[in-house]
Amino acid sequence: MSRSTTRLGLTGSIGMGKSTVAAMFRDLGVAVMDADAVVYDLYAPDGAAVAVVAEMFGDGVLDAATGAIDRAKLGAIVIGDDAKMRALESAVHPLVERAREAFVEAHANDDVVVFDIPLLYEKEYEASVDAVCVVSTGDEATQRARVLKRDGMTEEKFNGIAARQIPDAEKRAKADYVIDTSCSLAQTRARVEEILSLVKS
Ligand SMILES: CC(C)(COP(=O)(O)OP(=O)(O)OC[C@H]1O[C@@H](n2cnc3c(N)ncnc32)[C@H](O)[C@@H]1O)[C@@H](O)C(=O)NCCC(=O)NCCS
Ligand SMILES: Nc1ncnc2c1ncn2[C@@H]1O[C@H](COP(=O)(O)OP(=O)(O)OP(=O)(O)O)[C@@H](O)[C@H]1O
Repeated sequence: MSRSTTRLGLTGSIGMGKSTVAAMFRDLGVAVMDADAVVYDLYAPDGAAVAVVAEMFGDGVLDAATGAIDRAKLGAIVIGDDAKMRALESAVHPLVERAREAFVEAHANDDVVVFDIPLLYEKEYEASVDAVCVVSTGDEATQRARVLKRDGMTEEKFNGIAARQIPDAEKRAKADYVIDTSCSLAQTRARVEEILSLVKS
């Protein structure tokens, strides 16, 4: 990677509009690495994490038909059990790191690359990026309303996920750039363009 490539981290609590903003960056020609998508690939049939995760937690975490990791079964074991989650992370995070290095090399001549990392602050990834953008509606009511519109989402599920995330106000206070998503999509896009020109200058 050339020294001038800026690594921008993109994060935000559930339903704040992070995926929408990531799509805006892509639309503007910026390469975006999606940490969740990397993990999906690692867990796919023949994915690089399948063998090690099955060894750690047993073949019960596999989808019998495809041989992929069954996220619901794995989640049932690790979510809420800190020691098991840490064990899982110790297997998965080095593989994510490897994918990140490959991504960085593939975009060595770009001015800016974006790392979309939902748990950037929770997992202390600040040091791996040059600046952090936090996507936020600024209020919980808008966030809650947007999340509850999703299929399969319940008030209880939302509360459980929100309780495990660092509060939005804290993320905004730490951010280098806050991207407001309580406004129109056009205004949010204008802010994304502004941030890009700021980091390029
Ligand atoms: C536990 C897994 C299988 C659950 O997958 P599933 O598709 O069912 O749900 P999802 O990914 O949306 O996560 C559900 C909830 O768990 C939380 N969660 C996920 N990973 C972690 C983690 N490493 N530490 C704490 N909470 C986590 C999420 O914030 C979310 O609230 C999956 O999240 C996983 O493998 N996590 C470990 C890998 C990881 O750290 N991924 C983050 C990107 S590097
Ligand atoms: N100004 C705006 N900026 C971004 N999203 C907006 C805006 N106005 C309305 N929305 C809507 O809010 C929703 C945000 O959902 P999105 O999937 O982007 O959130 P997310 O933060 O990625 O959620 P998760 O982290 O759970 O995946 C979308 O339906 C989007 O169209």
